[in-house]
Amino acid sequence: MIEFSLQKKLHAANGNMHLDVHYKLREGAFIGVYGPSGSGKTSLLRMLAGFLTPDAGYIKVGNDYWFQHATGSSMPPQKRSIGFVFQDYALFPNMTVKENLYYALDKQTQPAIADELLALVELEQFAHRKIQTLSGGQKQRVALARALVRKPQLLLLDEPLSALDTDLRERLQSLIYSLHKQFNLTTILVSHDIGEIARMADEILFIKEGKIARHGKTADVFSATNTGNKIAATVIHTTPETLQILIGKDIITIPVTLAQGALPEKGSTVYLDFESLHISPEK
Ligand SMILES: Nc1ncnc2c1ncn2[C@@H]1O[C@H](COP(=O)(O)OP(=O)(O)OP(=O)(O)O)[C@@H](O)[C@H]1O
Repeated sequence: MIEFSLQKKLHAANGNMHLDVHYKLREGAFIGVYGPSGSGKTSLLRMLAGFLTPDAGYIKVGNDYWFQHATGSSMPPQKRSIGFVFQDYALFPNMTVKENLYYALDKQTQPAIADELLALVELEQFAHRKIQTLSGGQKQRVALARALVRKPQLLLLDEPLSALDTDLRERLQSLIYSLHKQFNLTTILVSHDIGEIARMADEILFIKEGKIARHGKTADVFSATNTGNKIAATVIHTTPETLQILIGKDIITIPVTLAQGALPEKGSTVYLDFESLHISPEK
């Protein structure tokens, strides 16, 4: 069980914002963190990792406290059992792929894990290539492998795929999900992409102005109660021609011409009215 209660005064664009979140996650959970820009998602991950000191609260992992304000104790980031991947890779560009992984090893870990991970992310043939010669997707696979060399308990992912194109994103989502299962990780993923979160997370934290506004299963967080002939859905993505919506865990793309009225915003709830729905068999 990982439990945290974290408070921190942050300096937002329009004045101070008090971040205050309390949550318990079971081991093996995949949590998706979603919320508007500036709501405190990255700050939350940085506090869990030990890069940002909370003003008050605690982080309890099993029986250990990684942070406890009351006793003044704070474990340094390198002692916390975490792996993290951020959008900008944070790899050493002049080192090779293998050197980046070896750098992250600690004394207790056998170097063989680095080779095993390179095989899992299908980068064995790139082991001796310099990071700067790799594509974005390849860099992110190195970052993932590096995050896992110490076999962390907690994997923190902050928008790891947002710089990649849709096709690559979907492939890396599958890779992340299978590594999460295989390594028995507890994973927290921050993403602006509701579809990405719906595909991978079992639980969602919806953060607004530093507080948990909603949490729970995907369908509960993203869809309000369905009433009568109406089914609630969440808008994931809009293009001039299509509207992508999420109903429960299903993502549906519909032509804009079928949606009446002004195009709803991404993240907003819409209702599909089935009162006049007529289903006819194909002729
Ligand atoms: N070390 C800090 N001290 C004080 N305020 C901070 C600190 N780091 C970030 N902030 C402020 O806290 C607010 C929340 O930032 P944060 O990066 O956590 O939001 P976010 O939800 O991850 O946003 P985005 O989705 O745009 O990445 C911002 O207004 C930011 O300027």
